[in-house]
Amino acid sequence: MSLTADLERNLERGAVRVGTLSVGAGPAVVIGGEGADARWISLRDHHGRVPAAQTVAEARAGWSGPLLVEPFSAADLPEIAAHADGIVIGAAWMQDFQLVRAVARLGLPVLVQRGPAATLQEWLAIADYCVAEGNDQVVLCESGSRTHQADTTLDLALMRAARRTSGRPVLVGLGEDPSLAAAAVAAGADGLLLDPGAPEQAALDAGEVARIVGVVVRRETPGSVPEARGAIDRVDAVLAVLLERRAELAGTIQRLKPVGGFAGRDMDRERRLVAEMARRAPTLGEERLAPIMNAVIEAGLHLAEERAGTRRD
Ligand SMILES: C=C(O[C@@H]1C=C(C(=O)O)C=C[C@H]1O)C(=O)O
Repeated sequence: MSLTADLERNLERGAVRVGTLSVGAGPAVVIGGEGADARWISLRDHHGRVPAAQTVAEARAGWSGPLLVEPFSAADLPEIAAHADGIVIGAAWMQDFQLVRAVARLGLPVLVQRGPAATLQEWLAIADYCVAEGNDQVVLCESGSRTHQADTTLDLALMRAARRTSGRPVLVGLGEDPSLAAAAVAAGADGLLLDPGAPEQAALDAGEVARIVGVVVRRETPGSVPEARGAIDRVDAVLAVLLERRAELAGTIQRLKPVGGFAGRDMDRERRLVAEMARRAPTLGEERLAPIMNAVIEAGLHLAEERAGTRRD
């Protein structure tokens, strides 16, 4: 079996469902606050001062989608089990094996953040503790190492190694800043974890980037019509971005050529670009690609002529 096929099998086995959200199969997901596919809250932020019941109930009342909660202590677990779809073992709690065991026994999916100094082996060992308690529903989250800088530094190579070694879905924690979303998904992340309080726009931006980059790097194997339509919609989103960019470039060429527009059409060049594209799209082949590209090229030429006309007026 080829390496890719082997990996894909592993990843299928490791896909984890958090409420209605599938993590590890299908598109890369965003977990955060407003604007994300799933939300999470941390009871640690309140250091146990605000009753867990109140905080969890408020979060549940405000959001009917998938909800994950990070406990402050084992005392919070019954409340979390009653209302949440998943549990977060925060980076600071990763070494608290008693808490990890108690969390795993609830049977809900567990998201294990890597502690800032934890090695790959120590991180993956937490997943093994969960399995030992009968819970295989584990998602890993790379949350960065403490470095010489004041902040943490994400280790995308370690994330990738964790995904390959464990066959489990792996997220990348981005805090409030979505600017590494593309890099994370390109490196193989199955999703992005944003801070619960991150601005809605950050979650929307991360989601858009995850969808676009994901189309190229994630092979989807949808098993139902809605899933397959979702996957096609994501491909179409990328096609739209590329068509828009192509139209701009084709317009630039029309302005630079001595004779632009339909009058300066170069059929040899068009045949060559179709032949070149067929190398990357062998299933479609030159014959099927030719009419597609003809339509694309003519749309670009029409647009360029329209714009040239506007400029002359
Ligand atoms: C862009 C050009 O002008 C026309 C449009 C083309 C295109 O959109 O790819 C290709 C060849 C020409 O018919 C060009 O000459 O390269």
